[in-house]
Formats: sequence, C-alpha cells, structure tokens
Amino acid sequence: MAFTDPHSTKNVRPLIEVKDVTVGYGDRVILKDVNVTLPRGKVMALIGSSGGGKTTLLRLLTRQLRPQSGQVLFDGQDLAPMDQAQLYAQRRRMGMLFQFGALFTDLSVFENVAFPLREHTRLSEPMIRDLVLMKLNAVGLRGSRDLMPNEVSGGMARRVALARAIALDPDLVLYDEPFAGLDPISLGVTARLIRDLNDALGLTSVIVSHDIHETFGIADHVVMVANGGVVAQGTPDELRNSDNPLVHQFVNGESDGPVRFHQPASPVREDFGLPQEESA
Ligand SMILES: Nc1ncnc2c1ncn2[C@@H]1O[C@H](COP(=O)(O)OP(=O)(O)OP(=O)(O)O)[C@@H](O)[C@H]1O
Repeated sequence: MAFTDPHSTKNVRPLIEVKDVTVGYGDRVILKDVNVTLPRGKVMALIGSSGGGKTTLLRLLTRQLRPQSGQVLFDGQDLAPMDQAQLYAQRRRMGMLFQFGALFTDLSVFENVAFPLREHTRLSEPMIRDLVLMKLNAVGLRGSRDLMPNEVSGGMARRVALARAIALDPDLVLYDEPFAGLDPISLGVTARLIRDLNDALGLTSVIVSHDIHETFGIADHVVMVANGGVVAQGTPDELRNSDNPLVHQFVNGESDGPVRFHQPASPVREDFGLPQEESA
C-alpha cells in the first residue's frame, strides 16, 4: 500500500516556474515580465510568430540563457546561481529534441539511442542494450535497431530522435519544432507519440511548434509569445475562443490582422520605378 507524505511538497510542486522573467540578448529585451507555470505530467505548447521568442524561452529552461530579472525554477530550484556541476545534474533530467531531430548519420538507430547512455552513465553493456530496446519499443522501432539513419523514413527518424530524447528517463522533455518537415500522417503519429510517452512515462513536455492544429490536439496548456511577452495562455479551447484579435488571427491562421502580412517597406511605386500617383 502506498502512503503519501502529507508534508511533502515534492509531487505538488510545479516542475517549472518562470517568475516575472525579463530576458534578452545583451541589452536587447526579447521577453518582458513573463510568468509561466508548468505542473508535472502536463504537455505545454509554446506558439507565436517567428522571432517572437519561443526558442528564447526554451533556452531559459535549460539555462543556456539567464534572465535579466526574475527567476526560473526547475523542480523548485533557481537555475541561475547553479554552478556547472549542479546545472549538469539538472540538465540530465531534461531530454531535448532539437529542430529536425538530427541523428548521427554514421551511427545505427541502436547506437543513436545508446549515445546519451554511453555519454552520461557507466551502465553495463547488457543494461544499455535493454534500455535502448525498451525505448525503441516505446516508439515502435525495436525491429529497426540495426538500420542506419539513411535507411529510415523521415517519420521513423523523428521517432528515433524521440527515443534518444527519453533515453535517460528525463523528467522534462523539450521539443523544438518536432513536426517540421513531416508529412501529415507522420506528423499525426509523432504528435500522438509525444502525448502517449508523456503519459505512460510520467514525463512533462514542452513543445515549440508552428503546427497549431496538431499541437492543440495534444497540449494541456498553451502559451503564446508575441510583442515582447506572453500575450495569452490557457487551455487550447481558451485560446481558440480568445477575443484577443492577435490570438484569434494566429490560432485561426488568418493572413491579416494585428500581425501584418507586409513588413514596413518603401512604397511599391518607388521600388518598381513606377510613376508617382497624382494626388487629388
Ligand atoms: N543568440 C542570439 N543573439 C541575439 N539575438 C538573438 C539570438 N537568438 C535569437 N535572437 C533574437 O531574439 C528574437 C527572438 O528569437 P527566437 O529565436 O527566440 O524566436 P522564435 O519565436 O523561436 O522564432 P522562430 O519561430 O523563427 O524559431 C529574434 O529577434 C532573434 O533575432
């Protein structure tokens, strides 16, 4: 029989808390006064137009960037003051799938997934084998272990990258554009897999994606960044029904609205050498 310690805050504490954070590069502020909380076990989507600061927010979570002000807590601990050893220990609890989930082209599917285990642990070879095959099984590719990356499809390669991202049994998995370049079927399979792995393995996931439809289908919480901050956050339904015109335009994929299609430019007539219109 399991007992829970009523005084323990470990399991109710959110895995990530971004508190009043302002962040940027050098003197340039990219996001101001951001507050985001991500409870354990949930899937969070980060959306927003290109250059809005989604990747910047991801970099805060891994402390590739420190806030200019405010705090980023991972499992209740402020990342900013950590020394390299402490930071390294925290990062081992984070799995990452980078844009396009690039695999090592000269390593087999098996060795790609084994890579983080060989890098970060001193596990025996039989143990590594079992762990790799378990992860490959979880993504449906146990039978493809001996293939090389150029022998698998784009969708399969993404699943191998997923298996590699969860090889060390992380608490948090960060996905930067996990659907980029996939056909609609592989895209749907990958999205479902992200959600299922999250739930089956007790992970917490953050997904940066431009694919609103697929991301909204699997996320518990959506954070939209634009105009130097978080413009909206809530459940997918709350964002779909938002009356904020910017959120509405983005979520519904409208080409014009508060986000202009045309970036500022000199008049068309000037660029194409056309005669100026006579003013009335
Ligand atoms: N290393 C850096 N040094 C300076 N400025 C940067 C750096 N990385 C990003 N930026 C700037 O910060 C802003 C936000 O970039 P970021 O990559 O976070 O946006 P994004 O929402 O992830 O965009 P995309 O959807 O295109 O990936 C952009 O104006 C970008 O030019």
